[in-house]
Amino acid sequence: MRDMIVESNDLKKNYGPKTVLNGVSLQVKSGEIIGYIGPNGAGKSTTVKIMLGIENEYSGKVKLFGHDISDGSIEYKRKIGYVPEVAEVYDNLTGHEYLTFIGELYGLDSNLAEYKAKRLMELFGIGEVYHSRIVSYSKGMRQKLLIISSLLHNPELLFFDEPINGLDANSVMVFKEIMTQLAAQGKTIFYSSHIMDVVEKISSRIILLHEGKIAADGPFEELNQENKDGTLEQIFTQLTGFSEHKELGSRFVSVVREM
Ligand SMILES: Nc1ncnc2c1ncn2[C@@H]1O[C@H](COP(=O)(O)OP(=O)(O)OP(=O)(O)O)[C@@H](O)[C@H]1O
Repeated sequence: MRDMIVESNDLKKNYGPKTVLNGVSLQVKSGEIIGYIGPNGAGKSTTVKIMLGIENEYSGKVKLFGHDISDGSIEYKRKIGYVPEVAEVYDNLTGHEYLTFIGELYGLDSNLAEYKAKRLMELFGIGEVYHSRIVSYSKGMRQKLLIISSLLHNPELLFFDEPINGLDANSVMVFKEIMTQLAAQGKTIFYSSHIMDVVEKISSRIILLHEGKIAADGPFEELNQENKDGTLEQIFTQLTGFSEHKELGSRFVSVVREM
C-alpha cells in the first residue's frame, strides 16, 4: 500500500470578508502527480502556501507525510521542494553561488551542492551561465534555476506553482520527462498550472478547484468519460461553467477601440 503524503481536511481560508477556500479536503499518495487547476484567483497558490506553512491563518487540518503541520516541528520540511509562482531570488548572486547556498541550506555538503548545481544546470541547458549573475538571466533561465533549486536536496514531495512559465518547447519536454521519472521513483508532485495540455499529459490525477471547493478529482480519463475526445481545456471550461469567451473578447476589443 502506498503512503499518504499529503492530506487536507476541510481547509477554509478567508482574506477579510472574501472566502477563498471553503472546505478543501484532498489526499495524495506517494508517486502521484497531481495537476491542481482552477480559474485565476481560485485559491491554488493559497492552498500550497498553507500546506507549506507559509500561510498560517486558516481552519482545517493539513498532514504532510502523516504528520500534522501545526505541531511546530520543521524536520519534515527537508523532504519538500517548492517552486513558487513568484520567487524572490538574490539577483546579484551567480547561479553557482545561489544554488550552492540553497543546497547548503538544505544540509548538502558544499562540494556536493556545487557538483549538483553545475551538472543540473548543464543538463537543463543553462551551463554557460553558471558563473553569470542571475540579474542577467532570461525569464526561462531563471525558471530553470528555480526548478533546479527545488530539487537539489532530492526531496520526496514537490510543490510546483506554474513552474514552466517561460520555458521553451524543448525544455518543457525535458521538464515533463523529469516529472515522470521522479514520480516513477516514488516522489510525489503537487503541480499547479494553467498550461492545460501539459497538466493533461503528465498528471496521474487532476484536482479542479472552483469557488472554494473541489469541483472534480480524478484521472483525466475519468473526468473525460462523457466526452471521449475532449481536452482538459474543454473539461475545465465545462466544469467552471464558462462559455462567454467570444462575447467577452469582442466587448473587450470594442472598449480598446474607444477613443
Ligand atoms: N495576501 C493576500 N491578501 C488578500 N487577498 C489575497 C492574498 N493572497 C491571495 N489573495 C486572494 O485570494 C484569492 C486566491 O488567490 P490565489 O493566489 O491563491 O489564487 P490562484 O488560484 O493561485 O490564482 P492564479 O491562477 O491567478 O495564480 C484571490 O482572490 C486573491 O486576490
